[in-house]
Amino acid sequence: MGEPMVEFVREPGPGPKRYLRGFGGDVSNAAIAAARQGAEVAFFTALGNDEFGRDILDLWADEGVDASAVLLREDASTAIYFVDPHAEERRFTYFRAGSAASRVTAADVPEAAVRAAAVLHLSAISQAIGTGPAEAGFHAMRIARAAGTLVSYDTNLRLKLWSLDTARATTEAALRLADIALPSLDDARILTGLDDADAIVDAHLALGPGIVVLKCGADGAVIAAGGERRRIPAAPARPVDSTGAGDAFGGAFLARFIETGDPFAAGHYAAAVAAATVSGFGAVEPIPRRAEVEAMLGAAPTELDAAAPT
Ligand SMILES: O=C(O)C(=O)C[C@H](O)[C@H](O)CO
Repeated sequence: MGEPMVEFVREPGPGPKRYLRGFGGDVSNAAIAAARQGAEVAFFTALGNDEFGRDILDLWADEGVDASAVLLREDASTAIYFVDPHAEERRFTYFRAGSAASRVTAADVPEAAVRAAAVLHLSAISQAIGTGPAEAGFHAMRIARAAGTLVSYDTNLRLKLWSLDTARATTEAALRLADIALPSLDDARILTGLDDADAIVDAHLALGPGIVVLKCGADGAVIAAGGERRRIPAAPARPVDSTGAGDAFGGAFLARFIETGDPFAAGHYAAAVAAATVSGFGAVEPIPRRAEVEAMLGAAPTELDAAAPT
């Protein structure tokens, strides 16, 4: 659950700024990444009943993401954002204040769908967009826990959406309800004030999640689960745009983890998905499908499952 958006990503090159139109929104990126690996995925949010909202519904229909619980509002719009991956520091410009998704409340949460799911996935961005969505997130997480649905939480930090203090407080409270934490190293350094990857993993484990997947970009990932900790190398990439790579890692990780029960093999698989995602422009377009990932890894899924720790 969270906010999908229509994306405008700046094309490379000098002269007037030109943008490629695509799709984004961290949890929608993750949902599509999971669906492209063969998982059964449903999404909950509210969209404006406008052209962008209908385009997002069409995207999900094409990707096999079930949108039957999505609310359509006449009184609010679907959000959009612009991103410049060529700037020294990647910049997002959002047009999302007051969006349909930001008006979701706890009363809107599709409780039966949450109870029926194997995993509920949401993020700090899902909660940063408004107080209603923040409460809706906590409500959904509590319902999930009571029903035995695993809670997965990406601590994606966007300081354009809220203050660091609020982000810290909400993220920490959410991690106390999570089974799987999916922080990125850059965000976690800001949120925790810690520098070292192992110390960051320890800090997340201390809050309660039994599985911590620390996404370290070009340095791969550190995964802690069941008393074990392994470093997962990054897969080879030709990076041009990192937008959505961490989300794609998360979605692919969840899909493979649900399927195999092995968090470390799921991490190796997700690293390949993230490498392909950074090698193309836009958050969604370059996310690879399962056959492409298996070809990249040069291994049948069963061999992949037995991948040795590194
Ligand atoms: O920044 C956000 O809120 C988004 O969800 C837009 C992008 O798709 C996302 O940041 C990529 O991780």
